[in-house]
Amino acid sequence: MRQIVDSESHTTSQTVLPLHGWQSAYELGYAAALWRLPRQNDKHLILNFGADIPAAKMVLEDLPSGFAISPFLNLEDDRALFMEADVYFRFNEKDELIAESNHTTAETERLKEAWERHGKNVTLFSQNEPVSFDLLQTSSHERHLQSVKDAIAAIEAGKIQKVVLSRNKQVALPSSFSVTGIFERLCEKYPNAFVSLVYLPHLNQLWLGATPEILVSVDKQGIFRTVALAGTQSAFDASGQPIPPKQAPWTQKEIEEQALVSRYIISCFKKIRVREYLEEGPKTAVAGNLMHLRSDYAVDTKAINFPELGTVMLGLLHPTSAVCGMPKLPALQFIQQNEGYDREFYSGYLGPVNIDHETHLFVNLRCMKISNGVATLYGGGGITEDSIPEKEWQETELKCRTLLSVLEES
Ligand SMILES: C=C(O[C@@H]1C=C(C(=O)O)C=C[C@H]1O)C(=O)O
Repeated sequence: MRQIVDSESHTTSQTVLPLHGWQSAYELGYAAALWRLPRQNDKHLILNFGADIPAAKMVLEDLPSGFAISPFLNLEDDRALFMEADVYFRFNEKDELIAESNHTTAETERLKEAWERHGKNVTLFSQNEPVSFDLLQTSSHERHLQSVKDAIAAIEAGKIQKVVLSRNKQVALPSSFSVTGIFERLCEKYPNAFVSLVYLPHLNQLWLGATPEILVSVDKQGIFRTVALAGTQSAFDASGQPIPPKQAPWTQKEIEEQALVSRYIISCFKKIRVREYLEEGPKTAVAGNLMHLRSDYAVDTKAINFPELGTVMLGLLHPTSAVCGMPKLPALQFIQQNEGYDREFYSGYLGPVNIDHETHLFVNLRCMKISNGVATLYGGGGITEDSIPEKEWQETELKCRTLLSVLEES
């Protein structure tokens, strides 16, 4: 197994900016992932020079350093696309290169040449004019309301307890649009989110997002973490003032909805007989323009001698009832019969694996797909028997706005 641990350290400032590196990889057609972890300043970039991105079994202990991205509907045999890190770069908050994997190949040489050319081209991601976006397509309001009503009927009939229904909308991107500029703005605007930009050349897709939801993380000390995140309301009151999180009013519906996600996580621990988990919450967590209820779970995998806990929990958790429903299979069936579109990587998971001995996988929410000059935005919400269809529609609008508002400000 090849693992990257800050292999070569730089102390001097370099002219190579992370976004230029990403742009160079994009132009050369290399798969790339750029990300920034929540509440951290460093940005990480990995590239893969292969012709295709293979689907790998997510056995975290056996994987080399890389970046995983899984669709909502897992690939066969619980696999995810896995971009092995052929090269890795890490940058500090001043965008100085502070670590780099140190093997040189023809591809890395080509990359660096392109990168240096970009270093002289500062206009690459400047964009000062406000941009407007033409709405190309949006899921029908009527259809969404009908699906929510059908979901409530299925819940009342006892077929499911909760189901998460989502929708998308597409906007045309102007030719001046700069994806790397948006990445920067997402980092500034959403410090608590996992911000990522992933290029999948074989699918001709870019995925850009700022998600608040950890699915599975295991740090250097062997601490496993996951969260139960659900229940949504605007982080601003009617006059546009931020609501203090401690005063956020939650209804029975949201409390119950989040409790279902918590119970599901605890049932997974029980299934594998892990009793030594710490639970904190639920507390109100701000995620950009929204607030959610969140409970945090942590397990010391070293103390309980369970190094593969991350792998086992990943297999059990995805897709959680925060993005799918309860019970899982009937909820999934309901989604497939009613949503009327393919979620692809939205509500799947993504993140770095075994980079500097840490793995951080997040649920792919508050994200968009960019393909052929069109951005597709996604938003979903948990339906319970107390749902009000029009409110559920508004919730999906608010979730799409997390990214749309940043596009519009650009
Ligand atoms: C499905 C989404 O979000 C999930 C659903 C939530 C809810 O139902 O309230 C809240 C947070 C996320 O777990 C989304 O952002 O699209």
